[in-house]
Amino acid sequence: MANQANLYSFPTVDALAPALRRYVISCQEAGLARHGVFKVAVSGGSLPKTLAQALLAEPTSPTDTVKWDKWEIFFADERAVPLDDADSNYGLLKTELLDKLPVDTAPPTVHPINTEVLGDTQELADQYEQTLVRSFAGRDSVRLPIFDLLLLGCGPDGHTCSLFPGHELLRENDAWVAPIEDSPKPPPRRVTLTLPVVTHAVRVAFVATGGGKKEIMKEIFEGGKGLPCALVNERCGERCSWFVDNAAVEGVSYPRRPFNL
Ligand SMILES: O=C(O)[C@H](O)[C@@H](O)[C@H](O)[C@H](O)COP(=O)(O)O
Repeated sequence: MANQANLYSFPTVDALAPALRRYVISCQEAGLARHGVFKVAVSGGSLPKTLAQALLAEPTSPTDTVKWDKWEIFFADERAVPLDDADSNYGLLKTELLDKLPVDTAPPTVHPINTEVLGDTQELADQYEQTLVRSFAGRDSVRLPIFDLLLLGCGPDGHTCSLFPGHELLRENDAWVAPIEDSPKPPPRRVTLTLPVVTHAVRVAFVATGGGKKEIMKEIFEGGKGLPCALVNERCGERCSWFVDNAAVEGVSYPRRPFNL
């Protein structure tokens, strides 16, 4: 079990949410200690809803505080659509979470894609990469950006971000953000963080819930087979943590860790 991904399993999403909250807050505190801000990237899918359940809950102690004004939020992947489109990951995060912050909350800094260049996914990716370059102090000084935390989902085919099984994008070693025009999950035109950026983060957390995930979870944790989620596990080791409900890992033999943060 040394240097392997942590698998934390909970009976229900309601039981998972407080643990996810503790984990995110501990990553927040580590980020603040390191550089005074918390740089986090999030996926779309079901993640924003679970995240909202975790982060909008009432604090249970003085240290149980989400310091929203210190958060810099990026998108681990985004669809090439307007921000108010039903397919927008930004739009999803906004409706599920950002719009629900209490009115007196000092807001986080959020970095959406530049929708003026939606017609050109390469330009869209390049401009989003420049957003990272500005935030992470320049490409000349850092080989790869180091996010404090990536919060990711896992698709039923083992994809994460918009990195799909067998896709040539898995071999991208230079760009920080890459375009994709043929995403098997609609919509087809997207931008995504690349695998080196994902696996360079201080911490990576996956949230996967529901019985629909159990077949792919078996493949990821028992075989791997080069699936994007398995590649993240292999490259991140114990920096990677999975927050799942029991239904998602039914029949998966990989050992669960007790969650005791
Ligand atoms: O934009 C996207 O499509 C998402 O970022 C994608 O990577 C998502 O996280 C997974 O497909 C899991 O989705 P679910 O949580 O809905 O299964």
